[in-house]
Amino acid sequence: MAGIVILFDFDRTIINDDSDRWVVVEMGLTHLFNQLRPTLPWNSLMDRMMEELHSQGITVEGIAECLKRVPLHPQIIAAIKSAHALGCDLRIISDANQFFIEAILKHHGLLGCFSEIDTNPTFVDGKGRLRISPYHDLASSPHGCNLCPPNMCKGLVIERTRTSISENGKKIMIYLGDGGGDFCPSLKLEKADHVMPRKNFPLWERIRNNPMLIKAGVHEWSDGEELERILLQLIDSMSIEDNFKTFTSTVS
Ligand SMILES: Cc1ncc(C[n+]2csc(CCOP(=O)(O)O)c2C)c(N)n1
Ligand SMILES: [Mg+2]
Repeated sequence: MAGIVILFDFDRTIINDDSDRWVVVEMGLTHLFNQLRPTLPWNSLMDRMMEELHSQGITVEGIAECLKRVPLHPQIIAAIKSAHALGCDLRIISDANQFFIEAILKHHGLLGCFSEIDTNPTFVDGKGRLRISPYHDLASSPHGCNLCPPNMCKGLVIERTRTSISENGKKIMIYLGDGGGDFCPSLKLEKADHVMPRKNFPLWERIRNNPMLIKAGVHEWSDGEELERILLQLIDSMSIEDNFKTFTSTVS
């Protein structure tokens, strides 16, 4: 299905955990994290946590090993592989970070299924320390959206994605997410698009309280089984519609 673009949030959508939290807890940094939380913006705080791990002699490979232990629901793996095999364009828009996301996806053989990952960028410096920066430069280009955290407006990412993908014809978007940061991009979806909010999570609550603001079709899901079933049904119904259009345009 060349015309379908599927945009996944990462934490509590693709994985059932929060990747930042996972590393902080597993690496025994909870106390330091809580102590510094009121003093630093989120990305700086995570960058500081990586400095702490580096000073303890923990390498980036050690951090990757920790991330490999994050469980991934088998039906979510299946859903991603099926959607990719059906020719959909899969992307991630996440307020986690590039290194954590790539380490987890690589471990499960899923990284190649995604054409793009928009998230907070990372690099390994000359000393072998993992550095994490905000997606939007807070000082030089504030995004000005009051729905989103300062480091990332996912709505802006959706708008950019829409512009770049529409060059080769009309595309339909399916957006899957759970968090408050997924509300702004949901507002940017159009009538032909679909949003899949995770039931009883903040995005679902916000949509339920403001249904008139959402133009896209809304389809809730709770767990990996439901995500797979609903997503594949949506893709299936769109390909039937697409075949019908091709059929009617050929016979008319
Ligand atoms: C004020 C403030 N509080 C917390 C955060 C961090 N944060 C928010 S949601 C989330 C999960 C990200 O993954 P996903 O988008 O994949 O669900 C994270 C790490 C922030 N940037 N600003
Ligand atoms: Mg999330």
